[in-house]
Amino acid sequence: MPASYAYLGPEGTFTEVALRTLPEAATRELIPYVSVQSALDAVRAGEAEAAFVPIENSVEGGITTTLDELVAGAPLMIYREVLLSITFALLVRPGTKLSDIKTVSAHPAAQPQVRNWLKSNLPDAHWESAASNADAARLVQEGQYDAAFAGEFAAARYGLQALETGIHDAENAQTRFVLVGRPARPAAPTGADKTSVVLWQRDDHPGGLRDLLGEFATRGINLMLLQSRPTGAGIGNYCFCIDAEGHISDRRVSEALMGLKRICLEVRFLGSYPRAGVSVRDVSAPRPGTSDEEFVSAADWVARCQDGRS
Ligand SMILES: O=C(O)C(=O)Cc1ccccc1
Repeated sequence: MPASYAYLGPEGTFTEVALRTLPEAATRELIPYVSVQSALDAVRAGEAEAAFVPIENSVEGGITTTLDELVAGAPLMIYREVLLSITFALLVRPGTKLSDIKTVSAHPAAQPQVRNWLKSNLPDAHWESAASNADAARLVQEGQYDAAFAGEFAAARYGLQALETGIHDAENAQTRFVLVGRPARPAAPTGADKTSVVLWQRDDHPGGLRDLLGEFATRGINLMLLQSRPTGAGIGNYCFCIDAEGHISDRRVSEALMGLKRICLEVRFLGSYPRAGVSVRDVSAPRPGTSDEEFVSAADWVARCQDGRS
């Protein structure tokens, strides 16, 4: 197994900064890839042990290229997540003034975080999407665009200067990144975990989504992400990406997954992994009737009834 992690590059992305906060990254070779797809394909092909990619931001929601890659193709699993607070710098070639800027570039997920700033400061600038914010900086260095929204730290790497820093339409904007590998046994529960799944409904019927969500609700499981993605099979055809609180080894979570497996056309397990920035102290106790002990004693009671020992 190659001891390398692929990540959304090139060098100088927020993704790289977030990846370097993981202790295990220090012992791996970190290899930049030009896109989320190519980083994940490197894992599927066995060229990299895992890939680190953005998956969600607090302003715009899910990063759809990442979700779509996890939903389709050879199965992958999430092993870790990292949250990073993001503000942008406007990077330009040295000497460029605000009035010189006709084209600006960044990753599409950056646009909703800088839209108001652009409207107030560069209302006539033309937006060009790039494969990542650092790639936009690289393209500014090459002269293809006039300015890039990227991390201030990317300026030195691409010989650029920050004309403005601290750009963020929304206070406390955070981006969530995940470390994705080939399917294997999930890490042991920490007590502050999250479980990700993708669900495909068996048939379209009134209350179909409520039925899926009911499997979590009746077991006292809180949801942290619900994003529908088109299946590609026609208008109105969606699958649901869900993050739920807890670990697959928690009885309430495994029972909910069994319930979903029975009623869904397909369930893809995307992993159980520690929640970033949350410690066991911050996690509320299971709702009454949903602890492991209560599930075990209820199962024992049924077994006794079946044996005539109730
Ligand atoms: O990591 C980067 O620099 C990216 O291009 C992905 C991204 C996009 C928007 C906010 C944070 C990360």
